[in-house]
Amino acid sequence: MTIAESIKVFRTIQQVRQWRLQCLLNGKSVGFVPTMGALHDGHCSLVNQSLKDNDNTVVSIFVNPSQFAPHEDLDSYPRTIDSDLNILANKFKNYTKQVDAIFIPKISEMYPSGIELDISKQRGAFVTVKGCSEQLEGVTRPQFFRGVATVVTKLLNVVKPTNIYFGQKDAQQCIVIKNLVKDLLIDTNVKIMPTLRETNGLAMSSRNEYLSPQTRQEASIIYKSLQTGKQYYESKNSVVSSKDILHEIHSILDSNPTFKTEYVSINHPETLDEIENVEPGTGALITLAVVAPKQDGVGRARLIDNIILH
Ligand SMILES: Nc1ncnc2c1ncn2[C@@H]1O[C@H](COP(=O)(O)OP(=O)(O)OP(=O)(O)O)[C@@H](O)[C@H]1O
Ligand SMILES: CC(C)(CO)[C@@H](O)C(=O)[O-]
Ligand code: BAL
Repeated sequence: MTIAESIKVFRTIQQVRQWRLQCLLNGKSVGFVPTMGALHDGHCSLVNQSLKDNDNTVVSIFVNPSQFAPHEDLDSYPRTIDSDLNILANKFKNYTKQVDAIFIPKISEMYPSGIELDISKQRGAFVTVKGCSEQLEGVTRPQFFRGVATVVTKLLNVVKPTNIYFGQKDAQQCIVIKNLVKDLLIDTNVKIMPTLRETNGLAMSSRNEYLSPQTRQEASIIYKSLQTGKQYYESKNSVVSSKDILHEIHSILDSNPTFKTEYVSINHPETLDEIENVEPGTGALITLAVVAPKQDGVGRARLIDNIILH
């Protein structure tokens, strides 16, 4: 299927491999943006950067089952494939380069031996690297980074991109992928792009679609709380205790009972170890996860965000 004259839609690994080989034979670089679809401007900023950096760009859309625990939102995760294809075909129409290919594999294509979602029963080829399970999101979602590392390894084996693009919004995912590429000696460059935000500061996310307009507006407190923590740290211009920064953050975050904090954590920016004090020069990564009621009244939406201290 072809959605625009120049954009190819691939469903099979073989199609992607043939296209990739042709790029190689033509001496063209390839940029790759892996996504789970429900595309928004955050995704488009990654695509935009790939178009600038590379001769060719491929985007994948695949809701990867192995990164969802059985109680998570795999079934309800937004799937908006027609609008995604439209965005990729039209958004970059007047740019000097366009998206060349979109890869939309079926689950059986990515998991030819089948897939068991219950982590305790999983056997076979799953990838774990440093950062997958020891800290933060890895503790709250033990299945998550193992699933991410596995599917990204598979995608890298298929696409073999010159450059691969991820968003800082998923800060720990970025660190896991960097460790993966380094430790498994994968020949690609990992590029991390800044978090795009809605006008009220809320980090753009496919899961924002779960929220009512009012909750989405009130969710501005998430980033506001992180900014408050950062401002407090910067105002001291010296070593600051994490406890004091957390106090500032919670004073904002806990002010609206609609949002329940799962965690706020201050960690070393590379090792992700929890730190008691933040030192200028080393800095820190502050990450948080909150849950808020979904618009449909059934279940809760989980939102994450982060800010870097220098
Ligand atoms: N606001 C954003 N700014 C920049 N990059 C983003 C943003 N949101 C997502 N991305 C990046 O886009 C890529 C694909 O992410 P994904 O398809 O899971 O979207 P998402 O909005 O993060 O969804 P979710 O709601 O599941 O967190 C990831 O590298 C992710 O970090
Ligand atoms: C990297 C990724 C596409 C793997 O499924 C996903 O975790 C995401 O969209 O952030
Ligand atoms: N961007 C992260 C995808 C997930 O939460 O599953």
